[in-house]
Amino acid sequence: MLLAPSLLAADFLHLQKACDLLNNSAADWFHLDVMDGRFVPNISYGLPVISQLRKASQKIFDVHLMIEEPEKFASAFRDAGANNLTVHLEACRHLHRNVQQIRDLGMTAGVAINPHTPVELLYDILPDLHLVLIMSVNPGFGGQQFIPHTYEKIRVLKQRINKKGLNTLIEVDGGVDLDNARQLLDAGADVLVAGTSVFRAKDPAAAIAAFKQTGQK
Ligand SMILES: O=C(CO)[C@@H](O)[C@H](O)COP(=O)(O)O
Repeated sequence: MLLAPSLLAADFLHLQKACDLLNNSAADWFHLDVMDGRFVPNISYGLPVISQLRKASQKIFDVHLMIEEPEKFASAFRDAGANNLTVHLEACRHLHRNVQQIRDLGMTAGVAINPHTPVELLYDILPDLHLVLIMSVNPGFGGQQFIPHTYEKIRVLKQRINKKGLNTLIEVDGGVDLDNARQLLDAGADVLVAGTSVFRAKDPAAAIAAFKQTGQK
């Protein structure tokens, strides 16, 4: 199991501290949420913040674009330090072209789907993807409640991935915590994104360790 803490829940006044926490922990990836105020009703942070964070960590930067027309910014996010770039199916008119662009730029590609989007819409593009990000809340905000229908979506997608002999990762994002982590992994999740449950925990380092321990059981 891979753990990707979401910096959206970190203290933005002390991002260096958040980087140190993740660098000195068993967290696998940095999950970086970019919002444009159009695709989602919120604006987070963008390129300048990510390129500064890049100087503070060697870990994988898993950038989740919640933006319209992501093709306009793919190369800029690569230059800012993204290793994996995930775009939303709902934001892409030419999803295959967008995924190819990301791969041609030397990054791995992910596609995210909102809670109302069926996983079946991804079947044709699965072989091109490093990961599928299943949103378990409606995108735009941290701290929301996990949507239980997600378990079934993970199970169905995992079955398809296995049937086709692919190694596409399933990432789950939104309301993930230590209470649902085991069930998500049992359903077939490979990567857990956790914002509030890590950065707003009393002891974030202990929360990361507990997630990783859950992954080993
Ligand atoms: O993409 C998003 C929200 O749109 C997520 O990455 C959240 O940042 C996860 O936060 P928590 O639900 O874990 O607080």
